[in-house]
Amino acid sequence: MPSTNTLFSAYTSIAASVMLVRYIANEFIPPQLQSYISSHLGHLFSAPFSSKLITLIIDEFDGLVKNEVYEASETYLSTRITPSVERLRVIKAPKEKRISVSMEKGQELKDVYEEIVLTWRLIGAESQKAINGDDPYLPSMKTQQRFFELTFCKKHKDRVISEYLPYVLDKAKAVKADNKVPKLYTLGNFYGDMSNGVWGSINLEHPATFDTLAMDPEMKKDLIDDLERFLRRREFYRRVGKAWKRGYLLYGPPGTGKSSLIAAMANYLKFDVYDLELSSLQSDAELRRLLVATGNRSILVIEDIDCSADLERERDREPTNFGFQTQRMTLSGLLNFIDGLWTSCGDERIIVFTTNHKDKLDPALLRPGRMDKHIHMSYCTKQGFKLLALNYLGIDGEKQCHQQHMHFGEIEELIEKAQVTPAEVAEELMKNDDADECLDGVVKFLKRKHIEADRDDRQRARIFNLLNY
Ligand SMILES: Nc1ncnc2c1ncn2[C@@H]1O[C@H](COP(=O)(O)OP(=O)(O)OP(=O)(O)O)[C@@H](O)[C@H]1O
Ligand SMILES: [Mg+2]
Repeated sequence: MPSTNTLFSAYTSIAASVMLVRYIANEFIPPQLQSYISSHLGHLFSAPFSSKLITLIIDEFDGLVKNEVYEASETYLSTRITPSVERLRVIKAPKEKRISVSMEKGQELKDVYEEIVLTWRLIGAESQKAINGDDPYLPSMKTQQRFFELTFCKKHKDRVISEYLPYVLDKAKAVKADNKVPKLYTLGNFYGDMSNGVWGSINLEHPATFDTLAMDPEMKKDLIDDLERFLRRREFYRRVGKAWKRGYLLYGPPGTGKSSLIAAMANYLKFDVYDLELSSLQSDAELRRLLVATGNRSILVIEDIDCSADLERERDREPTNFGFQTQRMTLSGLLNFIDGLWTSCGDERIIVFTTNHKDKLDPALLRPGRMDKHIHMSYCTKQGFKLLALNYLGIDGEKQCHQQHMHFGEIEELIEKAQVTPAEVAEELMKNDDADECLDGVVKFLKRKHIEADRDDRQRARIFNLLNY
């Protein structure tokens, strides 16, 4: 039987050796390798490494609510898949554009953030849960619990929580925004029932983009810069205490691209569009309810605002059953919402009003500060025509054959004076498969318009003369 002394000295020498191994391991093995060894041989060597490592658990659900960090991690990691991952999940939701690839349970992935090495592991556990309370005699069902384990060196704990995880959230948001198909919300359910006063949505499949839109190039660039600045300025709006919203008034004759511009903005920003038909609203209360139900990163569109305003005045005159009006939609109500409730609830909101007659609008809508930008969509210009010819016929304005060159010359001479809309020109450009025939059609159309314009001018002059003499 060994003496107590012998046992004690054996223990101290083993303890000293363990400490030496721990010291060497901690000092000389890089954290990445430590994490690897720890994950594979953890049960043998857990003490030296795990004392330096920490694991965060990111559950899929917090009670019944989805954990945003879990969702973001899943999205983020799908962009970080390396060849070392052996099993992947492949998913495509009906409304998404792309196939998404994500980690399968039990798989592990390494990520490096600045100098911090992180190991992600997706764990799936099945648990047996009583359907009704904890009574073991009641029937139970299997539920899947999924969570991520995020392991890294303990000394980075604060940075991982305050920098890395917010970085993962931001990256995931960007990936989602990129994948997103904007939606078009209108009142009713798209099956003709417009009376139920709720938003119904379909995918916004309007093909308009800034590239296909004929408008003054400087104005276009200015608008894109304005939108970009708006997106970047979350902190700025917070700092100055302003609601993070932007308002645009688009005005111009029918067919000059106001609705197309809204679609181009939505496609560019990947924002949903809420198309609000004021004439179908019954009261301020309904307007309030609908505005509150709109989502963030969205564009609220109120088309033909001049007609809506007229309609309200009509309604103002209508007597009600009781001789006074209790539930009325007023323009002032609308304006108050824009300045008040709508702006204070939610983030990244854009509102767009359109009108064919800016001059008919209530001055309250035009006063400085109400709408941030007024954008004039004009008749088709020479440059606008070149863009349409490129889009519709594939003809580059700078490189045409002789005949096309002649047509272009004629068209450019006629187009601005003829006051035709891009919609009219687009229609001519779609009439024939043959590009030259189309251009010929545009020339004839512009000449016709000129003759009409001259006739109108002469008529106006005659009336003017009659009135003066
Ligand atoms: N500036 C433009 N650039 C390219 N295409 C245009 C432009 N304007 C109009 N179009 C074409 O004409 C069609 C009708 O245009 P759009 O509905 O955008 O005009 P609008 O200004 O909204 O008219 P309205 O005042 O009648 O609502 C578009 O689908 C598009 O094909
Ligand atoms: Mg329109």
